[in-house]
Amino acid sequence: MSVVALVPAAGRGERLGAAVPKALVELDGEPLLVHAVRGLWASGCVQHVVVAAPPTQCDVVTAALSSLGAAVTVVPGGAERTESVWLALQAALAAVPDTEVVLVHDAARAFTPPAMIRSVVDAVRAGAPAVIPVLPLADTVKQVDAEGRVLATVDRASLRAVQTPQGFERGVLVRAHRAAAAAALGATDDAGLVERLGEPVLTVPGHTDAMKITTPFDLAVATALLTHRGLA
Ligand SMILES: Nc1ccn([C@@H]2O[C@H](COP(=O)(O)OP(=O)(O)OP(=O)(O)O)[C@@H](O)[C@H]2O)c(=O)n1
Ligand SMILES: C[C@](O)(CO)[C@H](O)COP(=O)(O)O
Repeated sequence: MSVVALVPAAGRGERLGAAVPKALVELDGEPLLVHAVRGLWASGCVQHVVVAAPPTQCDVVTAALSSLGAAVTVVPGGAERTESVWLALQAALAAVPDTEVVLVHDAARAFTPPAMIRSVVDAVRAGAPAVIPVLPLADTVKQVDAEGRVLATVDRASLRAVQTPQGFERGVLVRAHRAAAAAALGATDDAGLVERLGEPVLTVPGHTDAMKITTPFDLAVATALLTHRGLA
C-alpha cells in the first residue's frame, strides 16, 4: 500500500516576516522544509514525497532536499494552500500511480514526531477515509463581534486545534480537491474539503512538537525545543 506525502511549502511566510519564504528559513543550519521532510522519511511509512515549492525557488528546494536520500518530487506551488496541495496531489498520482494513502503535511510543522505520522497512516490503513491529529484547547474561547465585543463563551470541551499530517484514502482526497477546484472554494485544511463531501473525518492525538511555525515567537520556541533536547 503506497503512501505518498504532499508537503505544501509555497507560502510566503508573511507573519514570520523573514527575508526568504518560510519553508527556506533555517533552524539549526537547515531549512524548515528539510526538517519536515526528514521527519516524514524517518517515519518509515512514506514511499514518496511531493513538495509544492515557492514557484521561483524550485531549484533551491530540490538542492536543499537532495542530501536526505528520500524520493522527492518538487513542483511549483499555487497562490493559496489549497491550490498548492492540489498541484502536488496531481504530481503525486503521476509519479506513484499505485498511491493508496496520501498525507498532507505543512512544511511549517517541521518537528512533527515520526511516531505521530505513523499513527495517522495506521488509522487510514485501518479503514478511516480521513484522519487528522488534534489537540485540546488550553485557553478559554470567546466568540466576538466585528468591534471585539464578546458575544459568547464557547464550550471548548468539544473543540480541537488541528495539526498535520492529515491522512486520506486517495480517492476521497482526489474527490474533495476536484470538487473544491470546480467550485473555486478553498479551505484552511484538507479535511475541511473532505467534510464538504459528507465523508467522516477521524481524529487521533496530536503532539505539541507538531506546532506550526507561524510567527517569530514560534521560531524561537522551536529553536528552544531543539536546544533543550540537545538536537541543536
Ligand atoms: N500558497 C500557499 C500558502 C501556504 N502554503 C503552505 O501551507 C502551509 C501552512 O501555511 P502557513 O503556515 O499559514 O504559511 P504561510 O501561508 O506561508 O504563512 P503566512 O500566512 O504568514 O504568509 C505552509 O507550509 C505553507 O508553505 C503553500 O504551500 N502555498
Ligand atoms: C492545515 C493547518 O496546519 C491546520 O491547522 C492550518 O490550517 C494551515 O494554516 P493556515 O494559516 O490556515 O494556512
